[in-house]
Amino acid sequence: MLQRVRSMVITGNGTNCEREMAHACRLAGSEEVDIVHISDLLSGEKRLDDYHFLNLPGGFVDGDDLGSAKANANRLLHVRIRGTEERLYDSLLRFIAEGKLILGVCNGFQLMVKLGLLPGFDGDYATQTVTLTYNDSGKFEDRWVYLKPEASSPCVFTQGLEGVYLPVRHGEGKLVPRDEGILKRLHAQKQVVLQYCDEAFGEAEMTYPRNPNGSVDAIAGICNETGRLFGLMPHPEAYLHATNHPRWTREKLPEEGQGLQIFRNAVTFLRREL
Ligand SMILES: NC(=O)CC[C@H](N)C(=O)O
Repeated sequence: MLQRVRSMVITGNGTNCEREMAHACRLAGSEEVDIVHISDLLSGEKRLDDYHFLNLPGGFVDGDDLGSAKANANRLLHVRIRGTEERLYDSLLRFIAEGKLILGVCNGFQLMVKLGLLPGFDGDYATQTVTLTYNDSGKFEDRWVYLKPEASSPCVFTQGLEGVYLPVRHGEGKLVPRDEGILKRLHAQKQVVLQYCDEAFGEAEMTYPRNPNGSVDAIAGICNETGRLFGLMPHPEAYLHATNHPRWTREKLPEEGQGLQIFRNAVTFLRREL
């Protein structure tokens, strides 16, 4: 039983959702929450090993140059932590091996996919098998969408979650698996955690505008096989309170926003399992 759940939110080089994500971790009950600049990780000033819950927020890291999160993936893969032979990627692998949790939102999801952390079949976190690329609409999509969770998914973060309404804000959110086999496996292993859907949270919606980016099979979020790594394009940290909702003055809404449950599930799980 973990007494103090320590969460890290990585920022820097164009990340812009770190404060909301840190706030979500605090509201979810994490006792220690630090926003850490990636340069402080690369200098060895801060260590991933000292934390249990890693949050990779949204934003425009490196100005989306070379494709969203691509340059940052290379930074994690190739830059050595000062004074050591280790790369940030190596400390990530250790973090995963210890059963800790990683949540990537939007730009953070793009990073996880481009590193190969997701979907991470057979515990292979080094091979990229899906990508997130330019929206079919050819433009940045900034609006709220309906999402349907897969009830039987092993995803730690979405346990007990029913239909959710969250905002997307991205130019490169179209999920494309490398081939048909990868897509089949994602579905078979229930790693497709969230799909864009209709307002009644009934059926997954393949077509625009409900599928805002043209994602294959309307996929909005995926997890790894253990369910401890999760990435999604919509922003759960942007709906923590009723007043975040676009129609809060007109609709009667619960005080708590639907995004908070995702963070609470993570903190509760860590407290129980680590
Ligand atoms: N909100 C975000 O994290 C956006 C991610 C990325 N910059 C994109 O446009 O796709």
